[in-house]
Amino acid sequence: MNKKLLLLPGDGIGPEIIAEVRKLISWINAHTDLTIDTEEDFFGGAAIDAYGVPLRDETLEAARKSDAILMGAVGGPKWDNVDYSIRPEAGLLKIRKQLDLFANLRPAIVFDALIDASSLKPEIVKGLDILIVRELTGGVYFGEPRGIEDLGGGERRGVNTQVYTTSEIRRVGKVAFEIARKRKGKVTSCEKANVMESGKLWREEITRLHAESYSDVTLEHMYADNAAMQLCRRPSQFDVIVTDNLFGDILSDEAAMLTGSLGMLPSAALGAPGSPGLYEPVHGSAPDIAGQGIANPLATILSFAMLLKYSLDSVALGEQIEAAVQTVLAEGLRTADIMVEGCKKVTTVEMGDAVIAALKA
Ligand SMILES: NC(=O)c1ccc[n+]([C@@H]2O[C@H](COP(=O)([O-])OP(=O)(O)OC[C@H]3O[C@@H](n4cnc5c(N)ncnc54)[C@H](O)[C@@H]3O)[C@@H](O)[C@H]2O)c1
Ligand SMILES: CC(C)[C@H](C(=O)O)[C@@H](O)C(=O)O
Ligand SMILES: [Mg+2]
Repeated sequence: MNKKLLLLPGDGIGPEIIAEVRKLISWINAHTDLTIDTEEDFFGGAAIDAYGVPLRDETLEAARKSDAILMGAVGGPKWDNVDYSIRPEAGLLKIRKQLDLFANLRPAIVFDALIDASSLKPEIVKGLDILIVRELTGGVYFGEPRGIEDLGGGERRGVNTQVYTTSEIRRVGKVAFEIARKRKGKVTSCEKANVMESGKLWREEITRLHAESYSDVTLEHMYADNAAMQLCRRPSQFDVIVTDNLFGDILSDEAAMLTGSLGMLPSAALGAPGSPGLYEPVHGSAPDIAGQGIANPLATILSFAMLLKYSLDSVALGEQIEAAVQTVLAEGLRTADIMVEGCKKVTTVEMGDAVIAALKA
């Protein structure tokens, strides 16, 4: 079976962590029936430097022709002062929007071996397995009007608009309910219906969808600020969380820390069936550690495992990689971000090599 994968390493630690996945691809091509043909391009700040824009039309076209896309991360101080419309992050928002990747799955799983790396007490996070379903192509990230207006006399006004429609809410709600059916059967829908009309609509539409088609799933509504608190207080009360673009961004970074490190959290951005999925670690380009060879590649490796499962029809292979990650953690190998006493500190490359070795074993 031949599949096409577009690699977009991006900026900062992006190229370092994608290099570890390239090794896995070579292993797969040499040892399994699956052949992954890769194409690669600049993206984000690297594309601004090379082409003057964060995402070229040619890259978008290559993405459309692929079975899946794997991204490292974009952004960094070098491009912090360019116009919003051509910032590295604008390239990421554009590819999500253009491919209509409206459902962002961000699982937060606490591996037993990493329980001491979490900033919460072991008894609170042990066995934790939650999934945040973040709406990814609407809300305040894309609402109009937006911009910075000059009001004169030294006064300016920054404007962003939170907008959601019935169909945008329902399609991501469906994804959350369908997944919950295959998990523990519970969906917590988070918004701020107490202060925002878009939140009120969100709650009403999710409630209606639930009553129409998913009454076998338990539905709970929770204000997003309370959800942020409950994630630290008693995260095990959650199964699937469905929420908007901005709250999902924030809650998923928070959930990452339950697992020990942002360097552990993978994600999948999915659209209509048959369209290519975009897979990326939840973390950013980590400019503070870029170029030092110490970044944790596991979020990216786990994103690649999701990619195999959801976009390349290779569930068993994806699970094999997830098992290999568990093995290296159980062996006590740790990059700096998840290092605890008594474990062996390894570099990005050593961690990638260990995952390959665990696959071979
Ligand atoms: N999907 C993306 O491409 C994405 C996501 C978030 C942020 N960003 C961008 O990245 C840049 C930096 O943002 P930030 O500093 O707020 O967030 P960040 O996620 O890059 O870093 C936050 C902290 O986590 C650490 N960290 C992140 N990933 C790690 C890994 N794999 N291993 C070890 N430590 C890791 C960093 O060293 C840093 O201390 C910004 O330009 C931002 O816009 C991009
Ligand atoms: C880089 C940025 C545009 C992005 C977001 O806000 O969606 C990031 O924080 C993420 O979580 O993927
Ligand atoms: Mg984020």
